[in-house]
Amino acid sequence: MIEATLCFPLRGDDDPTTTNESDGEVLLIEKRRGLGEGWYNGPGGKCEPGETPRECAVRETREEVGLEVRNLEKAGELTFRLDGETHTFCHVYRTRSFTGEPTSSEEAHPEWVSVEDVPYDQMWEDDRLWLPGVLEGNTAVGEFRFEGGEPLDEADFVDHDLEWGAPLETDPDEKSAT
Ligand SMILES: Nc1[nH]c(=O)nc2c1ncn2[C@H]1C[C@H](O)[C@@H](COP(=O)(O)OP(=O)(O)OP(=O)(O)O)O1
Repeated sequence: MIEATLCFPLRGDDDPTTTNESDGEVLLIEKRRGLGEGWYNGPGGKCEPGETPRECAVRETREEVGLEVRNLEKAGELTFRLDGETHTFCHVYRTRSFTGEPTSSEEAHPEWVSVEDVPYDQMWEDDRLWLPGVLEGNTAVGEFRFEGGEPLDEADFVDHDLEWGAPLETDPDEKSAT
């Protein structure tokens, strides 16, 4: 089982509860290699041994797009199952605190996109189910089931369970107020 992270930096429209048309933006990456290559997603990746998920999200965001993110808010816990077995457990974060300018790396090409205009047709099929709520400030706990064998990004998405609003624990090992 892989433990992984996704991080969604947000800017503009500080009040996600407003019903007015939003001018908020989210930083997505076009993934250049690895799982989900060619699709859009948040920066993120696999946790390294001894690393907390938050530390992983901060590191992956730095490595992939050169942004230094802080004050990550836990926004989701997603289980991706392949042929009946847990393939990846993914911790999802969002943040409005960061420094630096997003820059392309070998792994990712970053792009600010309007939260109203997220390219769900060029993303993992499950993203359209949980990402809109996460970008609105809600928390998502879900299980997404795929079938058809490895690799996960070529398997068929078959069904899911999704719960909203669950309180998500903060990282007990958190040291550096990231
Ligand atoms: N169904 C799914 N929906 C989604 O939105 N993201 C998914 C997903 N399944 C996996 N991911 C994400 C989580 C994590 O950020 C990433 C893991 O992909 P990889 O294993 O290719 O990691 P990386 O390309 O970052 O590799 P490393 O740099 O070696 O960690 O894919």
